Amino acid sequence: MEHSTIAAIATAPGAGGIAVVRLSGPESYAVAAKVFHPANPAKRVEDAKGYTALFGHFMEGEEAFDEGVALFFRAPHSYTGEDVVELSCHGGSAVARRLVESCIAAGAAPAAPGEYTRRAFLNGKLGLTQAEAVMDLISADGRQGAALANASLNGALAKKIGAEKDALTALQAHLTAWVDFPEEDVPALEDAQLVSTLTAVKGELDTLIRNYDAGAVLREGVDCAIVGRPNAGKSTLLNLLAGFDRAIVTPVAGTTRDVVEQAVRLGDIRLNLFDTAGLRETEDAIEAEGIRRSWKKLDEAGLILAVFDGSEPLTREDLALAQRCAGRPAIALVNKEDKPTQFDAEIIAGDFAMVIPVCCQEEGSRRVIAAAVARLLGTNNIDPHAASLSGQRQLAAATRARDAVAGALDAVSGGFGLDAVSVCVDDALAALCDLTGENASENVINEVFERFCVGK
Ligand SMILES: Nc1nc2c(c(=O)[nH]1)N(C=O)[C@@H](CNc1ccc(C(=O)N[C@@H](CCC(=O)O)C(=O)O)cc1)CN2
Ligand SMILES: Nc1nc2c(ncn2[C@@H]2O[C@H](COP(=O)(O)OP(=O)(O)OP(=O)(O)O)[C@@H](O)[C@H]2O)c(=O)[nH]1
Ligand SMILES: [Mg+2]
Repeated sequence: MEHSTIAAIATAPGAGGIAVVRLSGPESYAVAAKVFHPANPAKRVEDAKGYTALFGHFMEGEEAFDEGVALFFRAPHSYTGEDVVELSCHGGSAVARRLVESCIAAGAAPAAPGEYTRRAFLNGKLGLTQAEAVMDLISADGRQGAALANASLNGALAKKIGAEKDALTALQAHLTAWVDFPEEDVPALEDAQLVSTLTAVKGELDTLIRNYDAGAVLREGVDCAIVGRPNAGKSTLLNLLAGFDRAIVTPVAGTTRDVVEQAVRLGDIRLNLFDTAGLRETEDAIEAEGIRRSWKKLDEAGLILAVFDGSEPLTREDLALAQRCAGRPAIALVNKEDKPTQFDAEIIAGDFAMVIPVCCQEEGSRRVIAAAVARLLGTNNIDPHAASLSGQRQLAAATRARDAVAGALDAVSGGFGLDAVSVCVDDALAALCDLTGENASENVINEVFERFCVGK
């Protein structure tokens, strides 16, 4: 249990209708009484019941500098599980900052990043995966990403991991009894039963791990490089996806020299688009530098849209590009579908996950491209209400658990004996406990809350 009382602005910085300063800790009511005077002289802050509000004035010493509302929560019925008072003042940073300063003068300590949610976790209000979901929810900018975070906040992941842990714990109890007391009358586990439990647990973990990348795309978006030879229609594609004239388009080959960035929302996914200089051999030093940057973007991107000019025969540059895309998350867009086709798409098909004819001058192609991107990145298969893993920490723990269960299965099929199986199941259980944050070390907890902002 923390003994300090903390204060911070809970709302986003900048101009806004209302700003909220939040107090949490045993002295919240005492601090609030100094900085907030109820307008009704019959009311006292110290007597306010939980889930009630009072109107009044915010004070610095004897000076009232704003009017506003105080909202009261009584431990343990609050976000943090401690006494909490929320002070709503007028928006804009100046008033809210002055209010925090008054709270600190009245005895509160400035809150560290994530400290409210850390206290909620330490007081048992939230599990570790739920605390992480709070962070994801705050930073989500799309409906689907926010839905995934909300499912985790509601405990979807914690519940799923709990169920797998229960299955392994039951198995382990049986294994331990059998290993420790072989002479007693513990019925030996049938291999078939052992294998079916382990296989089921492994299957659930495999699904979570398989969906990780798609979930990350929904939560965080993806960097997308638009590449291809000059005049293929890359900038036209950028403008189509952006919905406005972002980049210069001309019939001159070599129009785009520098990388042009634009974030767009395509269906459920935020794409950070990078339109690049057309790829070709050149003597021009400026263009050459642009092309070097094009290749670099291609190598770094989480998604590649390779644009080909379908109205012309395939060239050496096209082939070089296709080869560079092999094994990458890349879609070939064969552009200028409105003109007679000269392009032999068969030759590059093997290097791409998909080859799609489009006309980047036509709005209809946007939908076709959106569907292809969702299919390639797997976001169309994600159930936003289902359990999902978020962040490297969760992924690493789930992978360790899955590998340990796979090890247990190998031990069974290799006939290594039940104690070998038991060791693997122990490892799997430890990894699942790490994932949910039971027995989480100070380091792990610090790592999780470091990513938070002040006031959360
Ligand atoms: N004004 C305000 N709005 C907010 C928050 C907040 O801290 N303050 N939250 C901050 O992120 C989120 C909501 N989180 C909250 C979680 C629990 C409790 C709470 O009072 N829990 C009690 C009562 C539960 C019940 O009645 O069933 C409890 O846990 O005992 C409040 C807010 C979003 N909206
Ligand atoms: N007919 C037809 N013309 C297109 C289509 N898409 C683009 N164009 C034309 O192709 C030319 C080149 O388009 P851009 O978008 O500038 O091509 P780019 O790939 O960005 O070219 P660089 O910046 O030079 O590398 C322009 O004249 C476009 O109007 C299409 O689908 N059909
Ligand atoms: Mg261009």
